[in-house]
Amino acid sequence: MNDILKRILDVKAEEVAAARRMRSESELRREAEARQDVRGFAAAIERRIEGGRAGVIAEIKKASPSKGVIRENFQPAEIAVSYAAHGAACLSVLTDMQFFQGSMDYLRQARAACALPVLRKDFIVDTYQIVEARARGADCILLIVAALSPSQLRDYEALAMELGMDVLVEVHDAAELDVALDLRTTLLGVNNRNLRTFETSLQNTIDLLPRIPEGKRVVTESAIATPDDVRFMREHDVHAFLVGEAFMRAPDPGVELARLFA
Ligand SMILES: O=C(O)c1ccccc1NCC(=O)[C@H](O)[C@H](O)COP(=O)(O)O
Repeated sequence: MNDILKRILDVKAEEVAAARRMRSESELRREAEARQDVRGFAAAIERRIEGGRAGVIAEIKKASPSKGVIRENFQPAEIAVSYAAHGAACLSVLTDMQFFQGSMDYLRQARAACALPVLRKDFIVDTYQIVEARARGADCILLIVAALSPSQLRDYEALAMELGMDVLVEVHDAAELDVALDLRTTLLGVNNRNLRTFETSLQNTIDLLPRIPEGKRVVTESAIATPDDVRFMREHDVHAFLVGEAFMRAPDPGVELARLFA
């Protein structure tokens, strides 16, 4: 496992242990189960695509390990409103604090400001984070194949679905894809960023396409920056996108979304 991912996962394990000391998982689970407000994440993407548009998961992130601080003036609620007004299907909110300067409160603020379904974008290593995601309002979680064993992936997917959430499973290469294809979720993210080197290549999504069966919704993730990038993907029949940095660097992120996906 590469260094940055390993460092992130080590910190996650410590964070979960600390959170458990503050609040038990069973208490959090009661809170998660009491919520009756799940917004359909995968369904929102499908509706856009059925309407002939791209299904855009618009990300809210202040910083990242590869780029440092991306957006100084960071107002999650304002950004969410702008994304919703300019055609996003869903939101992705970074909740990792140490490496992305995110927070669960940013997720709460963004979701409260609009009607879009929200992905908790974090590094899930424990059931606690899944229960916490729903208790705090998330509609979808991310499961990264490089970070979890096949049995963890299956168990965590089952728990998320039991709580009513959708699951975006993320892969970077063919070996990870084989593991991901054993899951039930239709949402299959292909990360164009190599987390070992931080290099990005849109060709990564294209190269994996022949191995992906019908019935999976491919979400191309990372390094989508121009209308040409969007056109390139759509020409290859990839219609779902997860975009962060390109929007976050723009004065108005939603306006940039509309420009890229016009
Ligand atoms: O972005 C990073 O530096 C990074 C480093 C280590 C693990 C994950 C990382 N990024 C998370 C993401 O997947 C992106 O935020 C997401 O795909 C959007 O990418 P972009 O449009 O390039 O901001």
